[in-house]
Amino acid sequence: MCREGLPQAGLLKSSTRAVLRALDSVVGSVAEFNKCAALAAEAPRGSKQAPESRPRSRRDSFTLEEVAQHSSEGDAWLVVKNRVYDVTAFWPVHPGGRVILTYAGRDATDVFATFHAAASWALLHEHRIGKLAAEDVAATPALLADFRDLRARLQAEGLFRASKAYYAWKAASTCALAATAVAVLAACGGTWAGVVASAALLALFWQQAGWLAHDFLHHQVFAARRLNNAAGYFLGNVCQGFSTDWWKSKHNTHHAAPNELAPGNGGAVDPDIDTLPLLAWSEGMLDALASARVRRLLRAQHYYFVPILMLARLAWAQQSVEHAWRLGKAGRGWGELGLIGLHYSWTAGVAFACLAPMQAIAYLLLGQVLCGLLLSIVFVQSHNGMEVYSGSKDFVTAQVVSTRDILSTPWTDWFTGGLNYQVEHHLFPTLPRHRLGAVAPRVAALCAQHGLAYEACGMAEGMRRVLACLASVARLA
Ligand code: HEM
Repeated sequence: MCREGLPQAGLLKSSTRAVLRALDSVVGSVAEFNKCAALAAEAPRGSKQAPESRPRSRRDSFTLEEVAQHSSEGDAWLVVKNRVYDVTAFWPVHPGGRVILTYAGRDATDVFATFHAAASWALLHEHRIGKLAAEDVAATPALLADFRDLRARLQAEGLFRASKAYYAWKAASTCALAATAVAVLAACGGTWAGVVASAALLALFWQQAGWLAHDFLHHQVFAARRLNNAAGYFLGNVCQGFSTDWWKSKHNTHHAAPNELAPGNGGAVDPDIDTLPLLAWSEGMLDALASARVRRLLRAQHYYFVPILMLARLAWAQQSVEHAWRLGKAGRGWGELGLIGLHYSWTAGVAFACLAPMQAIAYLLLGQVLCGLLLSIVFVQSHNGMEVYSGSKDFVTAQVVSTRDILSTPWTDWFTGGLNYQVEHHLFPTLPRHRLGAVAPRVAALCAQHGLAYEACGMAEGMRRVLACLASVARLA
């Protein structure tokens, strides 16, 4: 994890910087992201802050109960490593966005360690207002202490360093899928069998490119976060057609609060279960519903669930374009939209060059539908049907109770892009994909030691459990 700022060869460094500068000017949102990070980084140690951003309370120590009173946008405190921070003035310029508020009023030690580069730890002191009370420090749950110990051991063993050869192979084999899809289309002479085979290959390419973008955007691959982000923009926007900025804010919030509902019928904190009025994942979600018509609809949710998955990719594509458009309108640059435009240009270009217009449209739609299925079959098994909760749980418990592993085989490892090790991925999102299998027995042992149920099953069983959950909530509706 402590990989930022490692010495690099000067030539490589300056040419890399030139490429990134060029990319930054194209992608406005990357520049915005870096500007925020730089703003925070530039504040000298102990510098005077503007009055409105100066911590409003400076006392020696605070209890967790007191910290919990400061859990809103207008008054947000949190704890990291036994120190208390007031982030009320900081969160609007936080480079990671609003996700910081998911831990307002709580101990954010582990979620902070999960998301940040080593350099970001040095920025914390600007917001410090005191220490955590000694009785709360002494009461740190043994589960968290053992988890932190495990993280430190994985770091010491070098497991957070990625094999560049592995990722080069993944990138090459993923590109080969796209090349095969195009070759099949060009060779099929417009036969429907060829169109269907090529659309399936295209869908697989999008799916695998999606998993790769996911790895880069969790900073699993390079030490320099800007390089990971650059690869993410290429794989996410150009190859896959999704907005990276849209995906990051949604996905990082999901990681911070998997399967979490706001207390008191406040809706879903985790955007991945924000599926009402179409799907409800728990009785708690039903409680939030006033409409009898929606309840009637939900009684059939386990029947229309799979057909809905086919439309998933189209919905994400639409949300991405909308998000990128909003970024542009807000003055954050049109780069994201431009990169998505490149995606539609190359996909449409291939289809219309090889096929008659109606066939080309059918080909592109089929690719979208198949890819929606291929992506969502993996997503839904990772968390759906697992515990949906409201109110704060400690970081490790929240991740484990809401997450399911799919048993590893060469096929599931490849098909799911390593996300079959979902529990391990959620506990250590920056751990490279090819290390997850080695870490899984140690995570299972930690869970067993602390009486946490660690769920793992085959893909068919995973799907059965998702449908069983939907059916049981449908009965309650
Ligand atoms: C005072 C507390 C905090 C400070 C000073 C801070 C600072 C930063 C900085 C400088 C970055 C950009 C550099 C980097 O990626 O490390 C960042 C990114 C981020 N932060 Fe924070 N942060 C704080 C708290 C939090 C909390 C509590 C969460 C989650 C609940 C969070 C989630 C994130 C995320 C998701 C990113 C984006 C990482 C990415 O691009 O992959 N931060 N933060």
